[in-house]
Amino acid sequence: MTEWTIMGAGAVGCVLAGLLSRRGEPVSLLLSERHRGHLHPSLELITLSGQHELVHTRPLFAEQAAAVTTLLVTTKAYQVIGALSALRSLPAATPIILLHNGMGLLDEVLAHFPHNPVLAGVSSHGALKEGDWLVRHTGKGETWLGPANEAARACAGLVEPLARALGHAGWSEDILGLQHRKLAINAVINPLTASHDIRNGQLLEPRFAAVLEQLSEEVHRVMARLGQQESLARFRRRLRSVIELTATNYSSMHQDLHHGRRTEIDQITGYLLGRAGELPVPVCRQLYQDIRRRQGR
Ligand SMILES: NC(=O)C1=CN([C@@H]2O[C@H](COP(=O)(O)OP(=O)(O)OC[C@H]3O[C@@H](n4cnc5c(N)ncnc54)[C@H](OP(=O)(O)O)[C@@H]3O)[C@@H](O)[C@H]2O)C=CC1
Ligand SMILES: CC(C)(CO)C(=O)C(=O)O
Repeated sequence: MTEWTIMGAGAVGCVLAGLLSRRGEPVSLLLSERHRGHLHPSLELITLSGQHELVHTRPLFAEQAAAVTTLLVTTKAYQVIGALSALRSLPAATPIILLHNGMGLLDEVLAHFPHNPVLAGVSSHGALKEGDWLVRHTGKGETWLGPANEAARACAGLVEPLARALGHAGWSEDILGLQHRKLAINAVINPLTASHDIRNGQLLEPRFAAVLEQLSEEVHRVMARLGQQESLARFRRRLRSVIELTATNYSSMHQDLHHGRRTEIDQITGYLLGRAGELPVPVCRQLYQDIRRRQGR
């Protein structure tokens, strides 16, 4: 049985730690520098049914990377490279699973760890940090993993314990396609809700109909250029369904902007802009500039 080391003890990381741990999977948390010298308490998970459960995990720091057998990376996208670079003694056989939103980091990760199995993932679970070591699982979702290099093809078996713990996990040979599908949704909902200071569901109000139509068309165009075959009509139906299902939520970008934090705009809209080529994407560009100007450092 492998120990899951979760690097990124925030909302998603702690919820995953809780879900894995309550299924008997060994879990350690690879902590950021600010935790050094502090007592490591148990974390408290509030489950979907509202139960409070104490979760015991082993704390680790970067210099203990030699002990890591399976690494789940759940930092924000812009923290991934810095966090991984500190793991100088990570064994070459240790699979690295990247679960952040947004894209564009993979080449750098693969160059840093040319021998490790590197897996990319997408997850639609919802997680909220309610306090120090207190996290709430806010929504059950799907989790897909897939190979980002050849070595990762031998790691498909990791989805089994994940599926038992999370309720669903699957292996996809087209993980890049799944990441693109998720990124397309995030590239519409996140910057628009953050820029206009609204909940996801408010995007369906008539005042946003025109911008939603134009932005979804721009995003769809870039996705088609990247090989996505979904029609514009289907993409809009999928988008609408995510907006309806998450109507009362504030998007992650809204929350980051609201709290003066840095956002993942570079890895979401920035990724699209970098791949748009000559395609016209004026609304994407305008939102990108707006969020970049207003976000924290
Ligand atoms: N929240 C959600 O519902 C979902 C989020 N996601 C995606 O998952 C990713 C994580 O999101 P979320 O959990 O909300 O983010 P959080 O900011 O809550 O968590 C990120 C964690 O990473 C830690 N971290 C940063 N740098 C390092 C480092 N060098 N070493 C170790 N730990 C480090 C941070 O530590 P510190 O506290 O010290 O800063 C923080 O605890 C994002 O890409 C997000 O978009 C995906 C699906 C759902
Ligand atoms: C799907 C969506 C937009 C839900 O809020 C999300 O993934 C996010 O907020 O980052």
